[in-house]
Amino acid sequence: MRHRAPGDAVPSAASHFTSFKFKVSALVAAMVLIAAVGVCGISLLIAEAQIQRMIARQEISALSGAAAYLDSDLRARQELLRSVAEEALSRNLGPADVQALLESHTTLRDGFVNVAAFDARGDRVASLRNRNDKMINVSARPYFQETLRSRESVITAPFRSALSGRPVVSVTQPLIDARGDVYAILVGGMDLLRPAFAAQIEALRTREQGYLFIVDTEGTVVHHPQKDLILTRPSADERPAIAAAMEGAEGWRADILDQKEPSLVAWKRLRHVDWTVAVSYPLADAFAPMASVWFNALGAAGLFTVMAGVFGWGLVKVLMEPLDQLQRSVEGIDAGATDISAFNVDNQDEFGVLSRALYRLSHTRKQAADDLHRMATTDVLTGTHNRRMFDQFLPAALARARRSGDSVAVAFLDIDRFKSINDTHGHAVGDAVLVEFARRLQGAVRCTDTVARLAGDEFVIVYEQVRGFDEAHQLGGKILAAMAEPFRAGGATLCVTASIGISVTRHHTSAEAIMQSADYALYGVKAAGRNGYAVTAVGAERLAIVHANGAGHPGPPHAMSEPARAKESPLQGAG
Ligand SMILES: Nc1nc2c(ncn2[C@@H]2O[C@H](COP(=O)(O)OP(=O)(O)OP(=O)(O)O)[C@@H](O)[C@H]2O)c(=O)[nH]1
Repeated sequence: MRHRAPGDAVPSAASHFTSFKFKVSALVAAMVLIAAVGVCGISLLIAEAQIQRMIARQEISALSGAAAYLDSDLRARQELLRSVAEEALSRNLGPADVQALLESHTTLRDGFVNVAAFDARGDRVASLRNRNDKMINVSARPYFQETLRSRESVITAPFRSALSGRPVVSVTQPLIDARGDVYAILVGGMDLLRPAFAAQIEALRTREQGYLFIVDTEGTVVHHPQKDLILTRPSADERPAIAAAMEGAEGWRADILDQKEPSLVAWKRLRHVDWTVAVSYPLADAFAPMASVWFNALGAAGLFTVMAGVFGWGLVKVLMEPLDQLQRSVEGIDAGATDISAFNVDNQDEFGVLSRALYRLSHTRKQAADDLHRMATTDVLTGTHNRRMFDQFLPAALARARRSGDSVAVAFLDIDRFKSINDTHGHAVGDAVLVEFARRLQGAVRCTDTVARLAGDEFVIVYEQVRGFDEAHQLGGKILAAMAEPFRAGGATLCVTASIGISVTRHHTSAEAIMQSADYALYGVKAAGRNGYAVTAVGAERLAIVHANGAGHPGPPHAMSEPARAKESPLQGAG
């Protein structure tokens, strides 16, 4: 947390993006987003896995059908050749009759691209397609040897035909004579590139996307949409889909990168021949419908997030209202407001606790500030204002008078022969006299007038809204009357008198001018024998000095020298 320097301005309101409300709302929105995306994501991933399994099951079931079809198709072709062999046996034919036999079976042309016959030495003795086909010998071919040895029909591995030069798979059938000897072997070839064969296999597909292929257990490609792969044995790196199809009799995998495209590969081995029919299906196509589901789910998550953010903002705004209130109060106090009662709330929540703690803090702070202010502006001994306060107050009072057109009077007081009180009765008695003197002064003025002790035994009174000299005379008389009673201090009874110089303002009077004028009047009273007052105006040349009536006074040290009387003194005389 960054701490503000004491001089930093208090921001009026937190910026939207750094405010606590924004942070909480953003947090709520983020949590909703994470939750929504998390729930949607997990659900959709589970759904995708289930769809994947479903597609795989569908593919395997379709492949089972295709495998069964291919099995029966190959068996039918074997049956076709077997029926020819049975006819040859029943008619007791020999190698020389085979060409005619083949040509008499027109259905052979439907089942095979060509049917050739080879004698027991492997030499071609007949060919359905063209009896003048080149002479070849197949005695070294495994299928020939296998058929000769087993005396059974064999379906060969794919190989390149010596006759046509094209990739073929052949079905063999031994021709056995009445003695039980194999005198020839029929070899029916199926051209793997022949459009009819490819169309027949492609018809087994259940989906438009992806492709179907056939591979034998050795890894030799029997059928593939990419024709140049037929008869090849691609490596697992080159063709992972083909390698996957050789992993067992039946299965599926969804982690195959076929031609750089994530694909699902499913396969099923045939029963009758060592072939595996397989399908490769791009996952992107498989999950194409899921894309819109994802889009809708993420859109819904986004909508929920916005709604949560707005709702969170509103909720936090309501919940944070007490804190806003607190902030406004603190800002108000920072701007100078003194009413701290707004902090004293009844809420029992954390805001209430914080608010009341602030209330206590502000209260203590206010008391300390008040004490400091009082100490700075109050005379410690007498409790009246001090010189500092007076220096601030007088110019302000004069400014007010200037604005209102009223007059201000300043009375400058000095206790007569105070030094001798100190000297005679001690400092403590002198202090007590000062305190009592101040008390009587306060009692002799209106509450709107201001009494201050300037220093030692010097006091000053500021009277506002004075109507003229007559009133100034009344004020002076009131002070003298207030001091007429003897002072009781420290067991002594003293007659304390004071000399008072009162000056009344005229327009645009400065504080210095009126103080000089009052001081001048005071000096005049002192010079004229003390225990009296003189009234003058700023810039006036004459003093009206009035002495207190000495009757009833206890006598020295401040006994009046003559009865109170008004005496006009020329200013220069007073000086
Ligand atoms: N007890 C007491 N005496 C103080 C205090 N401050 C100043 N004094 C004394 O007050 C006396 C003021 O005397 P002055 O005003 O100069 O003279 P004065 O004796 O009053 O004579 P005049 O003013 O001419 O009548 C001095 O002796 C100061 O030491 C205070 O706080 N307490």
